[in-house]
Amino acid sequence: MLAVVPPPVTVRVPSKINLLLSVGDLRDDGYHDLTTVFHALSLTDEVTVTATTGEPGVEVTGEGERLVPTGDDNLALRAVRALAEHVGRPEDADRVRVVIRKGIPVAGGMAGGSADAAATLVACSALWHLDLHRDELAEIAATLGSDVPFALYGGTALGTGRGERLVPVLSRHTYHWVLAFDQRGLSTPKVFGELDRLRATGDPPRVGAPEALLEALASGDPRRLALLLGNDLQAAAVSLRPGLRRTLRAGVTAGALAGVVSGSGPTCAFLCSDGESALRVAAELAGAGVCRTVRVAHGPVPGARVRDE
Ligand SMILES: C[C@@](CO)(OP(=O)(O)O)[C@H](O)COP(=O)(O)OP(=O)(O)OC[C@H]1O[C@@H](n2ccc(N)nc2=O)[C@H](O)[C@@H]1O
Ligand SMILES: Nc1ncnc2c1ncn2[C@@H]1O[C@H](COP(=O)(O)OP(=O)(O)O)[C@@H](O)[C@H]1O
Repeated sequence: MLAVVPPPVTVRVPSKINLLLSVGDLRDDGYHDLTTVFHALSLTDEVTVTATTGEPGVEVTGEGERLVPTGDDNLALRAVRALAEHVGRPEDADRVRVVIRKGIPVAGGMAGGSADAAATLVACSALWHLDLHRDELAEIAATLGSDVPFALYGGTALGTGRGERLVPVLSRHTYHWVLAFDQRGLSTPKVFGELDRLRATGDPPRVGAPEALLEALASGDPRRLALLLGNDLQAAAVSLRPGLRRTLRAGVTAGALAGVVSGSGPTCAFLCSDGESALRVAAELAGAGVCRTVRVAHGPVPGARVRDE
């Protein structure tokens, strides 16, 4: 009798920006305590997992494909292994082929690698008929990276701890964004390290508590929200990549309500008053010569979901 081969599973997963990112002091374990408001955007990656008796491993196409490692350190492959071990079937990890179609810039501060890990957890869970609750997947996700749990849930959420402890935030309004990708990525640990250095030698500005921003989100008024976007890592990202100052200015000159560096950067996110304004800002920013690529996106959107074929 022929063995039944399960059909491939494709999962679409959002990128994130941090509407607010407050960074505490360096902890003994090398991490920083964060208070952050994550916001999932319609700029996505897609991950397909296939059961294989042939070559396991990962293949990457699309945005920044050559920058993504394809060995055991690929976050999607780490997710396959972590899930297989969690359910006591470690040998299954060697029978999966992963294909990643990237739309999220690599090392861009938009959690693309984390998104691929979250998507892979959801995809393998479906491929292996595991029927795990999303909260159980989130526990595995947190072992893979601080940003991975958020990519499972999406929406808008308040993150604390390393960023892995999440509480959903009600946000009914859809916000429109323009994203400016830089020529090269920035390393997350280097940017945190630069912030520690700046704090040891001076007093870079610190963003406040999230309450006012959460109220602005509840009001649904992008103009109110624009006044409250903030990121403690921005000074560090700009210190390592001074050209970002020009990019941030150019977005506002082009008509955005406000701009902020996303996470550890270097991607800059510009909030616009509506979808039409975002298209105008994107066109003007693309012509300003301050970044490699411009994209429009909206948020919030849901987390990693199996795509209906
Ligand atoms: C800065 C943020 C903001 O959302 O996003 P990105 O810019 O990476 O997208 C995240 O905290 C990144 O999360 P993630 O990319 O999953 O980081 P991890 O793999 O957990 O950690 C990578 C390294 O970043 C530093 N790190 C990360 C998280 C944290 N709360 N404190 C830290 O100091 C540590 O040096 C750690 O070794
Ligand atoms: N599937 C993946 N996609 C992107 N980057 C990955 C992946 N797996 C591992 N990485 C590594 O993770 C690093 C951080 O990538 P990414 O998550 O895109 O950025 P950020 O942490 O700035 O949001 C990359 O430089 C790359 O070496």
